[in-house]
Amino acid sequence: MTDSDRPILIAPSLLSCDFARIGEEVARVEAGGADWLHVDVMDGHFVPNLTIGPPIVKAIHAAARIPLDVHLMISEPVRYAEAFVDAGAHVLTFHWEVTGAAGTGAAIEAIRATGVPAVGISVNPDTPVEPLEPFLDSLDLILVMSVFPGFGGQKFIPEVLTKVRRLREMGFEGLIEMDGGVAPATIADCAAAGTDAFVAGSAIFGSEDVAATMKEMRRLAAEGRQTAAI
Ligand SMILES: O=C(CO)[C@H](O)[C@H](O)COP(=O)(O)O
Repeated sequence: MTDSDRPILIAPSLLSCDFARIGEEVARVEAGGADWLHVDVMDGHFVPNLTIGPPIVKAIHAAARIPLDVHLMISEPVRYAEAFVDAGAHVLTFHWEVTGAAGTGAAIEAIRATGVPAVGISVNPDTPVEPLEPFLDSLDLILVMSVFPGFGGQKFIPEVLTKVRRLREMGFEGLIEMDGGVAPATIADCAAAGTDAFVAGSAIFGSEDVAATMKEMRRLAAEGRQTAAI
């Protein structure tokens, strides 16, 4: 895939939405041009925060028209994968820090066996990407965390951009997603490094006009990618 063929996918993180009005929030970002809805699942064990489980994902899916990008920040991703796929996950991403070199192949296989359209793996900001090399051909997506997972509204860690470039050098052809502190001020650098999917919670839901913010982020991502190609 050449740079110009690569998608720019804007994925608002529902972690920052008004949970009391989640259906309206979904409709608001869909109408504003979102490509995916990013859903953060936290278990209070892998990360020090608790969020939502399959019943809420099912409710979001019923309200949504665009794909659900479900990020499992949980210690037992394989155990719960099928429940999240049945609830409507389109992309299901688990953490390398949970499975490691010994368990990642089996986890990918088990999650793929649920029939989910896309399987992803995520790496924390301080986790290198080189150990992912044996698994690159069996992954649809790699989510590079640009904050330590657990909470929205944190500051983007620019050092992770080298890992996006490294994954492309290693020949990864799938989607690369960035999550954490992605905003108009940081998205161009993410795109220039080789990112395709951009998760943003506070930057989108905290803005006055979600449609205008997503449009501007898409423009800045395209500009960043073009600048990098020159
Ligand atoms: O995975 C997450 C936190 O673990 C969130 O998706 C992420 O932090 C998005 O929030 P923000 O854009 O406000 O940083």
